[in-house]
Amino acid sequence: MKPGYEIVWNNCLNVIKDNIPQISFKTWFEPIVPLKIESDVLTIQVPSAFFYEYLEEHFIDLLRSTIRRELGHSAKLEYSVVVDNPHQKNQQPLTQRLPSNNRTDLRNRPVSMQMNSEKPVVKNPFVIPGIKKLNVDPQLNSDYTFENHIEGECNRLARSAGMAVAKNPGKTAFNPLFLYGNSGLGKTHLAQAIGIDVKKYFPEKTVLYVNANKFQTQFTESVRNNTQNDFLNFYQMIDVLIIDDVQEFAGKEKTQNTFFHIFNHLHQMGKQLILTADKAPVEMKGMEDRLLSRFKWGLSADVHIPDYDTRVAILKHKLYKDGINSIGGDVIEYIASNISQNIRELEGALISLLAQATLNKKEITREVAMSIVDKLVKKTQKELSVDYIQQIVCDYFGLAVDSLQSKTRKREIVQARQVAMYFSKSLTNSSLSAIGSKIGKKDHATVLHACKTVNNLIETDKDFKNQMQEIEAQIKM
Ligand SMILES: Nc1ncnc2c1ncn2[C@@H]1O[C@H](COP(=O)(O)OP(=O)(O)OP(=O)(O)O)[C@@H](O)[C@H]1O
Repeated sequence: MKPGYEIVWNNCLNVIKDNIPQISFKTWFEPIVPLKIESDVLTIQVPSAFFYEYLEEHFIDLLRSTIRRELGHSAKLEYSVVVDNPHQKNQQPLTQRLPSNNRTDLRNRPVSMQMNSEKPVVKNPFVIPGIKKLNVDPQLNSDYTFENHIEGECNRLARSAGMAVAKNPGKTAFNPLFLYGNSGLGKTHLAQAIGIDVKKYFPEKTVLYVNANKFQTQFTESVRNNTQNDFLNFYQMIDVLIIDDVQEFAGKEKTQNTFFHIFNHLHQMGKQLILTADKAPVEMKGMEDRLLSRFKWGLSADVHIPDYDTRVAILKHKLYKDGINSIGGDVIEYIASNISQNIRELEGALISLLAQATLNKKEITREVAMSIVDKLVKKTQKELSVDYIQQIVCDYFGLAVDSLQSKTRKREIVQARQVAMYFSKSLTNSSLSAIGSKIGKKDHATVLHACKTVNNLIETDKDFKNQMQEIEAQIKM
């Protein structure tokens, strides 16, 4: 008696596993389900038409030899391709069988086997009519070009790698290109500039920018609507995929798993991936190791805070672009020297200034700039968190942050706790009870007492006052 199809397929897998990289095996062979053997025809189920094409293109020789080894020289292979039936929600996916005259005859296989009839429909989760490849809207902001992106020491590597990628997507060593850095420093702008240039140089390429949150929502919806195949198929046909803020995937295992497959697929097909995050891969938390290791395959380039000259150049460029020439150099210098941490805030200050000046019909002088920028800078300070203050205070006194939570009455810890409470009250909007509950689980009266004690000490002890000034400067830095 001949062995059953499951045993045959398992034997094939054992051989295949030894002959291809583990990643390829997991990606391309683990999802296959053997269905039957009839008259020496082994039927295997694959998750998508693309999958089938990929197997045919890359693994047919290996498949041929292993299946022939198991079933003899008259062995044939047939695929059953899973397609979703869009009209029947919540039902098992249908399978589209290859017509019998297209069976892969392993003795005399045609050079390229086609699924001759229509391919399974690939739905576009962005709901763009006409799901053909060319119709995918890249979701790019036309302002985010390289021309509108000012080069500085802070972004030189990321920018030049981005330009290289745009000229040769998927063909450089920078795949994925992983751009990271703090908020408002231009990661999205840069990632989109690459997409815009790819479309300029290669209009036929499918480019897609998507924020990690949107990707996650689409994925969840596809699970709910039983259209995961469409979701996967859609993303697997993109030539340049830009995912912004990938740190948002942290802790979302299923989304990570799906993204992992999309990543592998695109990477193996020589497609370009561009990812942005607020941290370097080594510092990311809540992400699967296998995904993090892939993030490190290409180039990780950070963008950091721009220096003064770059900030001035950015402001001048914005004004030039908007056709405004009524702002003097002293005003630009004032903004650039006072807002240094975030380019979005730099732009925000400029916009507020222009708006106020127009509304109040005021000339934009250095004094007007000062009043607006000072408000913005103060607002930023108020957004400091209690946790951050505790960290700075503990660093200053050489204590572990945990020590503030302990019940100990040791003098240096009690004092550090009081200092942290004092600065939390004066530099954040948190209430006394919110501060107390965060710092050592104390009540509002304890916080009030701490503030009074610190105030008294500042007035009576010069050394203590100096220390407080140093700590405050560090918090505000
Ligand atoms: N080098 C630059 N030249 C000109 N404008 C810039 C530059 N870098 C950033 N910007 C502008 O600053 C603003 C914020 O940039 P962007 O949204 O790309 O930051 P981000 O790092 O992606 O922030 P987040 O992590 O918060 O999403 C945008 O309007 C962008 O055009």
